[in-house]
Amino acid sequence: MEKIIVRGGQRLYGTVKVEGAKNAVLPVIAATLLASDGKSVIRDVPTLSDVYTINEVLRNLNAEVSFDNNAVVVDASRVLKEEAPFEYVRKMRASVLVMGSLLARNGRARVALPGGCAIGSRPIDQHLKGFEAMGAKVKVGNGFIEAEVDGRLRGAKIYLDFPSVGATENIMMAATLAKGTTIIENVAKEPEIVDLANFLNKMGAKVKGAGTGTLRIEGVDVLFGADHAIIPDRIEAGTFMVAAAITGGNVLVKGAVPEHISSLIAKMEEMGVTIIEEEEGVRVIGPEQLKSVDIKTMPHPGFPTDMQSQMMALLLRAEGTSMITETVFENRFMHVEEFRRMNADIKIEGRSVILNGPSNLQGAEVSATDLRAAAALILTGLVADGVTRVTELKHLDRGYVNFHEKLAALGADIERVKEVEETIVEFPKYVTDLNA
Ligand SMILES: CC(=O)N[C@H]1[C@@H](OP(=O)(O)OP(=O)(O)OC[C@H]2O[C@@H](n3ccc(=O)[nH]c3=O)[C@H](O)[C@@H]2O)O[C@H](CO)[C@@H](O)[C@@H]1O
Ligand SMILES: C=C(OP(=O)(O)O)C(=O)O
Repeated sequence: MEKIIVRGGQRLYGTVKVEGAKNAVLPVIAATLLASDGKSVIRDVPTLSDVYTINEVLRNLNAEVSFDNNAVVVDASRVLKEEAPFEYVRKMRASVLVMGSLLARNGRARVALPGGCAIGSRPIDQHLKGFEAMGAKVKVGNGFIEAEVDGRLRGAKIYLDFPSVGATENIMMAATLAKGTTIIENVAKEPEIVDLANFLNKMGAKVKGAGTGTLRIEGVDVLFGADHAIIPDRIEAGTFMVAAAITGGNVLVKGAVPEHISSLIAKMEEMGVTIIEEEEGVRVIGPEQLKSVDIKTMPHPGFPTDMQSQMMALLLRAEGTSMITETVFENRFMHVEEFRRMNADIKIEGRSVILNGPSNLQGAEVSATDLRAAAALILTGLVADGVTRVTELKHLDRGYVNFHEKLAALGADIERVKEVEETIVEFPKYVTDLNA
């Protein structure tokens, strides 16, 4: 089993560079399927397990995909297959993002139902509602969702009940090749939505309004491969900002875009952290004593749910009582029990968590319950007394490239090891007698 071992107590200093954003690259790679002519070149792609998974999904659909030197090249000009099997969707829910492109290109898509996961039930009803409004017939059965349209999808007016990131992306991709104009209201405004729209427009699509609450997409007849560099990962940036703040260090997070993380910057400043916008990124200087604050996760530009567990780690070290309310996912507090194993004074009350700080954190063996929890537990290990061992690193590898190496370069005492399982063999009594 692989573990990350952290010995707490080191302040972090130096510069760390953020990778391209996982949550931008996955929909962009799914969108390359829309190009029936020419290759797409996607640059600044992080070497994450999720990227390898989406590449496999595309290969399985008959696209030609290569991934070298942080560039993914996709040729989707061949006739595509239409099924994304469960083995991929189980590994990574974002596999459902190929549905909009396939439906638009092929008039048919069959994608395994994603099921729930550690952070909530995560239905995709809003994605399907959009496809149906554009004329698709959607059927769910035998663990699959099948969507089919007679001829071409048609432009439609769609209102999302919640500004879902995935639904906005999937419907936007489908609408690019529809006949007529699609208007989607109450859409997500995340920077990753803007990045996807920019890529689609480079492919020849006509998408307007990305970053606002309403998208207007004029359908075109054909899309072409395009060249695109992915935006920096605001969640990876935020995670290193917390690493600097929690250790009372001084770190330049190179590539962090302040406008993408304004809610995080505001909350960290309220906690007494010094944040300086520099030409190359954002510098974070941790104070001697952090102050408590309340946080509520919300769709962008509200506080991102993907930074909730890392901020929980930071608030464990703050003086006073803090409250974190999770409004985006109904079950994103699995890490609380793991923090308790590290002696955190923390309790769940409905959709909120109450923290009394500063907790006297102690190293322990803890298990990553999801991707951001993995990072948060490692951050906590940086300031805990003694040794913290974090397991279930498959979650971490979905979203962070060389996380422990980047922290070590900033001065953390951290290593990643492969430990051989210790098996306790009980010998029968006569064997012990023979050895006596
Ligand atoms: C690959 C990717 O980009 N993942 C991000 C994306 O996930 P994802 O796109 O899955 O997140 P959504 O914005 O769709 O989900 C937000 C909430 O809406 C609900 N919902 C969503 C769709 C739907 O059809 N019906 C429905 O009820 C979900 O269960 C959840 O409670 O946005 C989340 C919210 O910022 C982030 O935490 C994820 O990191
Ligand atoms: C929840 C996340 O990702 P996904 O939607 O891919 O599970 C995340 O990036 O924190």
